[in-house]
Amino acid sequence: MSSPTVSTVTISYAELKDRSVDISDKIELGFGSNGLGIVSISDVPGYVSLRKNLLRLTPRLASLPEEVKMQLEDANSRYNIGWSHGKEKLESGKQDLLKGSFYANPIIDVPTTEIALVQRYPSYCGPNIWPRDALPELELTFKTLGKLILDVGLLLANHCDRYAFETHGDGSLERILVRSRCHKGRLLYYYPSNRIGEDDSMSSWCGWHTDHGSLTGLTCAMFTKNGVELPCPDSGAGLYVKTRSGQIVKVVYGEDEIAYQIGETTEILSGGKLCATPHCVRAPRGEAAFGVERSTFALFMQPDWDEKLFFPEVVNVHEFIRPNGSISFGDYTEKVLDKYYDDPKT
Ligand SMILES: O=C(O)CCC(=O)C(=O)O
Ligand SMILES: [Fe+2]
Repeated sequence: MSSPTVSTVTISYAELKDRSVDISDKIELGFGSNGLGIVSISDVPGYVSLRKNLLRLTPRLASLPEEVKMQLEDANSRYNIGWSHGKEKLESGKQDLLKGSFYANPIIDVPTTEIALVQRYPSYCGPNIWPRDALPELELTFKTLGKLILDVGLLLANHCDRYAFETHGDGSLERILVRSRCHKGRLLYYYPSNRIGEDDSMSSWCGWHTDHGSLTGLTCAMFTKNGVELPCPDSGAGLYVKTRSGQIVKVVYGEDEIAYQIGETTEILSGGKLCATPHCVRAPRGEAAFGVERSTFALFMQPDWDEKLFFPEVVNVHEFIRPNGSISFGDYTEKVLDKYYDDPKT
């Protein structure tokens, strides 16, 4: 049975940036109990060309010689800085082999110089690794788009606060995100899935999961073949989400829009009022899909490693992590990474 295709609730940038306008009805429609858990923002100045500039670099990055990509790897951060391919196991132990990623903090190159912190929270505290010789344009393009998606996401966080966090005082999502040093950009490259009929599942490109940060900003993906842009040959390919009522739907939004979905720490901080959005990515199928690649960019907006998370009574995400009192976001992340990667830290 095929899943329905649904468009995101769209909020214009002009509406979003005016703090005096109450857009709680749209937040409710998109993020509330009957929503998809994803909304998109249209008409963000400068966004369209920045998206194209960055996504066009992705196939080039993925096709760099293996030894160059190896120099961009950081095993110490469990491949959460620099290049990562085939390391992550999102869905019940299944490795995502068709997905290559490049991770960096677009705001701060060196979050700290304290060695103890780098050892404790290597995925956030280690320095960025840029391909300054092999692909020098990447750094500025990645940082500029990451910063723009963060700025727009902070405006959205302010409206989420009005809707769900009013009583939390200094625990407001916007303020937590403003003071964080942990935001992480991820440039994603999906390798062509040329094994016709082999993996027909919905999560053939990226396994089902929820993001563990607060809000994830997402560009609309770009499809290419041998690096040349083309329309996606299979309307069933792309991002799927599971709604709070348990329905699985394919989600679409415009190339000129930035989508934002809810991560686990927003669910925790909002006491369950805003739920993390389970999602996966399906590869195109059929002969026309041969050689088709997908590139996209995600910005994980997340609390600082030091930020304390207090779990509410009821929470759907990672029951095994529930602390007795509170847990720092940095420790929470390490526990999540223990689940998704081999070689847990001891
Ligand atoms: O490729 C996408 O559209 C989503 C990627 C994703 O879910 C992630 O990186 O966490
Ligand atoms: Fe995700």
